[in-house]
Amino acid sequence: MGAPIRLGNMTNLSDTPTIEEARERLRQLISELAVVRGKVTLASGKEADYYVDLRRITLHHEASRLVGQVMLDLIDSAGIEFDAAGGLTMGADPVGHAIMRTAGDNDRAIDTFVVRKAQKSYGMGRQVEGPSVVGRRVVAVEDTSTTGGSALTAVEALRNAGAEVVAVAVIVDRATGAKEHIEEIAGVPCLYAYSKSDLGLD
Ligand SMILES: O=P(O)(O)OC[C@H]1O[C@H](OP(=O)(O)OP(=O)(O)O)[C@H](O)[C@@H]1O
Ligand SMILES: O=C(O)c1cc(=O)[nH]c(=O)[nH]1
Repeated sequence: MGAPIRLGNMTNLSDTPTIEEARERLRQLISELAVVRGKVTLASGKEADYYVDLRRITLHHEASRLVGQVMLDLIDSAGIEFDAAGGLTMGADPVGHAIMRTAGDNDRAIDTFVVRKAQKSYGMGRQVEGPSVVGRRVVAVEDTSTTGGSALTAVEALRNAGAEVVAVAVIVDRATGAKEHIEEIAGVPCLYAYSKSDLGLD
């Protein structure tokens, strides 16, 4: 795997590409850096013949900025107004952070939060860490979803913490029924930026 190839005029990290350029560049980077073909066991215990290791994207110096731009546009384009975005640690953590950073660059006060896998048993005893989510409109984000179980754990924890969950948003949908399952159980839209076919995984 060589150094990522740069698109046309995107020569400086501080450049803000158009949303079309950002979407295409991020799609390329995911395909190039995150898609791993071969037998793998997933979080659900299921077997699959490919894995999308999105931590290689959300923690990447260039891709992280694109994640913020693409995910913020995804949520905005669906007409969803929100105050904070985050999800179940750790895949969701840099996604929420990227959205917060891009929003801030555009003078928008969007917070992030981290949903622990279990409530902390000491200190503040919280499962949702960060600025208070009580009474606030929040988006539960994920890097990817297979069964939707992780996203639903985040939704439940957020509701228990007093948040109004307005949507779930994931970077890559694996076309395994997660979107439908999340929408049925959580009762909110589940948006995704890239499908399996966008990444040539059909
Ligand atoms: O839709 P699901 O079946 O829940 O699977 C998707 C989840 O699996 C991965 O996280 P993982 O559980 O591997 O944990 P990590 O984020 O701590 O690495 C990924 O980041 C999602 O959170
Ligand atoms: O279902 C999972 O555990 C899973 C699938 C995938 O493609 N990527 C990932 O990080 N987790």
